[in-house]
Parts: sequence; structure tokens; C-alpha cells
Amino acid sequence: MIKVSVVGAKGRMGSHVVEAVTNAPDTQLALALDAGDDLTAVTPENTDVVVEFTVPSVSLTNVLALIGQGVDVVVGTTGWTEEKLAQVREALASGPRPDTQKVFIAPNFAISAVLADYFAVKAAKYFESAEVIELHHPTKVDAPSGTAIHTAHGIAAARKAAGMAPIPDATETDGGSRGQVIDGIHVHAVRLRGLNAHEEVLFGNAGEQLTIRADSFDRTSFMPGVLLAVRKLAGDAPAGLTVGLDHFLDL
Ligand SMILES: NC(=O)C1=CN([C@@H]2O[C@H](COP(=O)(O)OP(=O)(O)OC[C@H]3O[C@@H](n4cnc5c(N)ncnc54)[C@H](O)[C@@H]3O)[C@@H](O)[C@H]2O)C=CC1
Ligand SMILES: O=C(O)C1=N[C@H](C(=O)O)C[C@H](O)C1
Repeated sequence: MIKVSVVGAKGRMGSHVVEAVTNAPDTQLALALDAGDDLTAVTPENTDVVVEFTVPSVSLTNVLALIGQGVDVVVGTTGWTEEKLAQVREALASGPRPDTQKVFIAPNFAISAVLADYFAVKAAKYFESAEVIELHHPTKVDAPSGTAIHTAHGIAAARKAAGMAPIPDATETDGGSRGQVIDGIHVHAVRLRGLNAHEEVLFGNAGEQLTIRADSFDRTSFMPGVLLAVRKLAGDAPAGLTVGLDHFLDL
């Protein structure tokens, strides 16, 4: 049995993870921790893998503390920048298990979202225009979503590798309507009661459009991906930092 502790266990995602870990045949719940709890309670003796779903403002601090505790960590929380990822790599290198410890961060654990992202990167070099629209529940604290930021970076990298010109856009006045520009890609965020987690990637050429859309209607959609990551970290995932569930899928 893989012993799994959950940090952020009382949250929308954390409570689903507690249920999934409890019900899966090969995992068992070790500790369920939330705000105010002491992370030094998590040790290699009681925990094989920690799953962290908290808030962007605290996740880095939690992950650094958990690396210090010597346990492997699966992270679903958003808000990761290159600077924060570099701090995780440094902490792993100078931590208690530099050759074997693993941290895995996924912008999105839903297979629909991971595939949408993958297909978008494949499509990027064939279209003059590309924009991303993400749509979420109104209780989400960050915008744009971590997934949309990841998608925008992926599209931008593919366009750059293909030597493409900047996206055509004659806008001269913009009070914010054109969204946030990430690596040259416009990203728009919608917050609407009734929605859960959704993303559309729009690609355009003269006379044609490709739309790639992923919809997570329910948080159960993230649980197979979370359990896959837990199993991979307890198994043959490489040591060090890995970002993106695509690394654990046969794409
Ligand atoms: N990677 C993925 O597939 C997904 C990622 N997310 C991300 O996961 C994060 C959490 O989302 P939700 O569960 O909806 O948020 P939430 O607000 O429902 O839950 C966050 C939980 O973290 C707890 N918390 C806050 N500070 C803490 C601390 N210092 N230590 C321990 N626990 C602490 C809160 O008390 C709360 O229970 C967000 O960044 C969200 O964008 C959400 C869905 C899927
Ligand atoms: O807060 C959410 O709900 C979600 N957050 C992640 C993100 O910001 O990309 C993943 C998914 O979109 C749900």
C-alpha cells in the first residue's frame, strides 16, 4: 500500500483526494492536514507521497518544507513561475535525498485538459492566430488559470520554434478587453457560477478556425490523474522535479 498524506485536505480538491486515496485499492490515507497544521508531522516513516492542493500564496513554502521532511510530493496547486520552480530544484539538490527525492507539479490532472494542451501545441505552428479562453467557477482565486498559462507558454514555444511572425492584431485602444498577454498569446479568463474548469484554444487562418476545448464538469475528473502521479512517484518516476502529467502518459 502507498501511504499518502494530503495537505489542503479540507479544500475542494483536497477533500476529493482524501476520498480517492481512501477508496483506491493500492493507497491508504496517512495524514490529512490543512491550514494551521504542522507539516513536520509528515515523515518518511508515515508517508510515501504527499499530495498538496492549497493556494498559490502558500504552496511553495509547503513544498520546500515537505522536501525538507524527506518525502516525495505531488502538487496540484497553481501559481508556479520559473523562479519558484528553480527554488524547488535547488531545495531538492540540497535536501535530505538529493539522488532519489521526487516532486511532481501538474497544471491540470484531467486527461481532457492534458490532451487539449498537447493538441494545441501540435496545432500551433499551422495557424496565424491563436488565443486562449479559460472559464472557471467564481470561487477560484487566481486568473488566468495555471492551465491556461501553461497552454500559452506551449503555443508560444511552438510558434517560436517554427519561426513564426507575431500574431496579427491591429488593436490600438485596450482597456483590458484583449486579456493578459503571456509570451505574446492573449489569454482571457471568465468566472461564472455553474462552471467548474474549462478551456478553449482558438486557432485561426484566413477562412478557417480550429477550436480545441476541454471541459471538467466535476472534480472527480482530476482524481485518476492524481492517483497516476502518486503511483508514478512511488514507482519509476525519475528523481528531481517533473512538471506536467503528459510525462506520465504515452503521448
Ligand atoms: N492541477 C489540477 O488539476 C487542479 C488544480 N487546482 C488548483 O488547486 C488549488 C486548490 O484549489 P481548491 O481546492 O479549489 O481550493 P480551496 O480553497 O477549496 O482549498 C484550498 C485548501 O488549502 C487550505 N490551506 C490554505 N493555506 C494552507 C496552508 N498553509 N497549509 C495547508 N493548507 C492550507 C485551505 O484551508 C483550503 O482547505 C488551486 O491553486 C487550484 O487552482 C484545482 C483543481 C485542479
Ligand atoms: O481552480 C480550479 O478549479 C482549477 N485550477 C487549475 C488551473 O488553474 O489551471 C486546474 C483546473 O483548471 C481547475
